[in-house]
Amino acid sequence: RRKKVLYPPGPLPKPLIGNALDMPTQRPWEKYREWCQTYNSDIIYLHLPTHPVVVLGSIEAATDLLEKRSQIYSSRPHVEMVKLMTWDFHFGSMPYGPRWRAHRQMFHKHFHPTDAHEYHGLQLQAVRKFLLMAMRSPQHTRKYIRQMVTSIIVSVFYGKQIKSMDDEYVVTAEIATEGLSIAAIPGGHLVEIFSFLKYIPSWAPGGSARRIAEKYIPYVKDLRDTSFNEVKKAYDEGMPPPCIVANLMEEIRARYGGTSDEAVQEDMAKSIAGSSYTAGADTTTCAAESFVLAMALFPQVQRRAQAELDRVVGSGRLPTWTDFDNLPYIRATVMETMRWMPVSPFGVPHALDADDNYKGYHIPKGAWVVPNVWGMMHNPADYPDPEVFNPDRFLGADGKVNPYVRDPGTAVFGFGRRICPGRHFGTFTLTLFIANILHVFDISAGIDEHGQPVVLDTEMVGAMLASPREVPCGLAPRSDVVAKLVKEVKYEYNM
Ligand code: HEM
Repeated sequence: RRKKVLYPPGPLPKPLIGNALDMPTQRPWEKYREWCQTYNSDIIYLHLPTHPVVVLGSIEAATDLLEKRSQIYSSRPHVEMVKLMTWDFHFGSMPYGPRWRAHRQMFHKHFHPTDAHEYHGLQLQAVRKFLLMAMRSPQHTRKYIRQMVTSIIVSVFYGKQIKSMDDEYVVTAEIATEGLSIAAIPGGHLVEIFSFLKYIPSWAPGGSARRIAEKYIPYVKDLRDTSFNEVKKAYDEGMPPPCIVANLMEEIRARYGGTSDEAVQEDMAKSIAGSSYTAGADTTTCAAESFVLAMALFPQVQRRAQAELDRVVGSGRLPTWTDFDNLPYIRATVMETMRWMPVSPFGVPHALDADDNYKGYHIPKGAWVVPNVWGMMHNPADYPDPEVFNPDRFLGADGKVNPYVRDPGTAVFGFGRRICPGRHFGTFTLTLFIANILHVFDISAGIDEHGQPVVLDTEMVGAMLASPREVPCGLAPRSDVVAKLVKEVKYEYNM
């Protein structure tokens, strides 16, 4: 007799369509938490016509599966539209296996935390430039945050200086990224169910998948190729700007020059650099935006952080990374930012490579595994009053960061072999930004570019990446002395 398979609990599936209609489209992370409560389980199962989905509702479940069993939980769902759009070069979307591993190793080698100090100067310059622009036109704070983060990523990878968000590279990258988010809408395209639709030409009825893809393909290609080829050319002429792509070229020429592997390695280098914009710029931007929102909503936190900065840095200079060790409240504020509004509220789905069994439940091969990071970060057992932005929760009685309180970094950057390889870099950018903006400005809701008062709430918009609906823009210099410091900064990198 066949044993009955027991799946994890979850809403009752309907014939044929399973749980397709149960899938939440608004704030899915709240629904995921509700299901965990309703079924009293930290693992929830949903039947979809294309694939099962498993939602993990606790850090323990995520650690047990995505970390301890990472040999089978480290793949990515196959999304046909991502492939059709040629976005499958992005190693964040590659299935687990040798191709992904080779990309990840190359990325890691050139982006290792111990090498990251090479780029601290660029990060600092971009943050300082932000201060100056925000002082001149605070109503554009949101745009300037994005510009600051983007210019860091682009200068670190390609040695390129971007002057505004109208820069050609940025426009291309934004359109290509828009394509990726459209491609990745779960259940958004029939081609995911009827894969033969990918063969229907864009001009024919039923060819909408190709039509959408073809609109974005030139931008995706441009994002991956153009800047890379510019650095390669400069490298061959002996004048490359200092950047990751130049370092990659150096290594490839030294190790593989003239061999049959050279082209393969170059192609890989192109892909990892091309992955950096979507993976690094949007994420860090969202985190910086939610920090600014938190400051306007919790002014008492602002005052505490500023008191620490006044004591440690003083009004004679601007903060830099050498101050970090002496700024525990600022570091706790960075942690609280990541927890309060996690940038990827339900992580980036992993895919399961083999049938598995957990707590007596069967989890079939091919399931998409979704960690409800927001639910974990808003669990009152770990973080009492989770809706309150309170950096003190991370500090001990001695005022130092308390190692016994769970560091949000253990969840918000993902899990296991897929954990974010840019997490140290992203945290560093964020810490520099937070220390500098609080040293110079008092932050309040402000008046927008149309002269209207900004109305704030804690609504998060987006899905895989979420950011605040409104970002405050009331940035007022705290004193003439700090305002003068900002104006006097010398921009050695000519950004
Ligand atoms: C606040 C900033 C950031 C956050 C919150 C963040 C978050 C994440 C998350 C949740 C994942 C998925 C992990 C998983 O699948 O379990 C990820 C993957 C990734 N991140 Fe980040 N990230 C940030 C900054 C960066 C930066 C600055 C870079 C580099 C430029 C970067 C590069 C990547 C890459 C390449 C992947 C794909 C890794 C893979 O699939 O193997 N991230 N990130």
